Amino acid sequence: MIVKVKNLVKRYGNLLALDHLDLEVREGEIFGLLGPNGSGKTTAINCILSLLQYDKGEIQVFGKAMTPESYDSKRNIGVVMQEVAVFNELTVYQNIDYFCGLYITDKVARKALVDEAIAFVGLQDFVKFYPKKLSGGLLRRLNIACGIAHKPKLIILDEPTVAVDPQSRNKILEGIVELNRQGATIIYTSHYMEEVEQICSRIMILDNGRVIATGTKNELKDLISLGEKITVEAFDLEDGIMARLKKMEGLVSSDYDGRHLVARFQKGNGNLERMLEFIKGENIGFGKIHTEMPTLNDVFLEITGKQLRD
Ligand SMILES: Nc1ncnc2c1ncn2[C@@H]1O[C@H](COP(=O)(O)OP(=O)(O)OP(=O)(O)O)[C@@H](O)[C@H]1O
Repeated sequence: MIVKVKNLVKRYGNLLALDHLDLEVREGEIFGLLGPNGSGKTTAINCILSLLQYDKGEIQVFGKAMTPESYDSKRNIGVVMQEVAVFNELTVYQNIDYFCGLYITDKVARKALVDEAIAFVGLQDFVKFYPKKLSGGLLRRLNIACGIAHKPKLIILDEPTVAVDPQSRNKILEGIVELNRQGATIIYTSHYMEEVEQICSRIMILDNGRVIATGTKNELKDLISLGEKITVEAFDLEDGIMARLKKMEGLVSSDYDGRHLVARFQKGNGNLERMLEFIKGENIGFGKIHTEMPTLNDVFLEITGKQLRD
């Protein structure tokens, strides 16, 4: 086990930020910590890194108790924090070289690693730029390069794509998958469920400092009773159709905006067949039809009664 957290309790005054959190990260996985703002993701990361004192619980990293003095373990951890933390007085190259130099003293080896990190985040054209001249997305990429250049075994990224343009976001997500392919274990926190679905092998959903559910995205979706959503493009449906649709077996809800008929079903077989039969029986002229499986937002909604999205 790369990280093991047992019964972690963290309070800020009267606020219970982590409520008996249990968490295990296995070697080689991209572990997603998903939760709305304020759910305790950053607090959990800071406790794991021993940056924050906690009230109760045990934390092990690489099989050893994690303390502020666990320098051997810390050497093998790369951290990319939510707030960009680079030196404005140093260029892109110098920043990455500085952070890498905290771990790698051999100059030749370090140069190779710094060059690799620059190529990895796609900052080759910006090596002589100062951070103030970089866009938000490029700055984030620099922040990531600084955290990973020394090739740590465990990489922790806390919301690395917040306020990032789509191009940089894709570059960052692809980069994380590649780092994992090269052997790093990743902990990735986000409140963007699509990102977590896209890259994480296992996901823990947090809310108010408590674990709501843990599993692969399919295991999480299996926890809820909701099945697929079927959208049918159909214009000017005649009155009465929606009322008859509501009687369909397995239907949870239905909507029509004059152009799209959206029907949500309970988990189970035969929903699409029944829908197609209904369309045929009602003689509905239709354009596109598509089905979507439940999202992690649906999982969050069904378990907590509220939306995961902001
Ligand atoms: N230093 C602090 N003092 C007091 N309360 C804090 C402190 N840091 C965090 N909190 C509170 O603890 C709770 C968890 O915050 P945390 O930052 O860990 O959540 P998060 O899931 O990382 O959210 P975000 O994505 O907004 O950072 C929140 O209610 C937050 O307001």
